[in-house]
Amino acid sequence: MLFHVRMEVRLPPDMPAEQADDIKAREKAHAQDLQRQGKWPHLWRVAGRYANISIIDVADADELHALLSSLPLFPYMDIHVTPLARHPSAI
Ligand SMILES: O=C(O)C[C@H]1C=CC(=O)O1
Repeated sequence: MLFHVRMEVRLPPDMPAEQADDIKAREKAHAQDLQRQGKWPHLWRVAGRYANISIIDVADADELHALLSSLPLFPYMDIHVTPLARHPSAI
């Protein structure tokens, strides 16, 4: 099942740079692992924002929640999810 997910990152302005760099490095490694597994087939930066638009390919909403909440940046992201169904005109 495909989900359209928008994630906006809001790190606390007073978070020490070393801690922020560590979270971002762990996030990158985890996101790339999920991409290699085929669970995160699209990851796009929203131009001009610390945000992304993603397509996540998982079995259901429970797996989506588990995936999103496993991200190191999860506590610092506003996340909006749109479940996708097949369009009847799509070829
Ligand atoms: O940078 C972001 O948009 C947040 C997050 C999503 C993937 C990743 O590596 O970081």
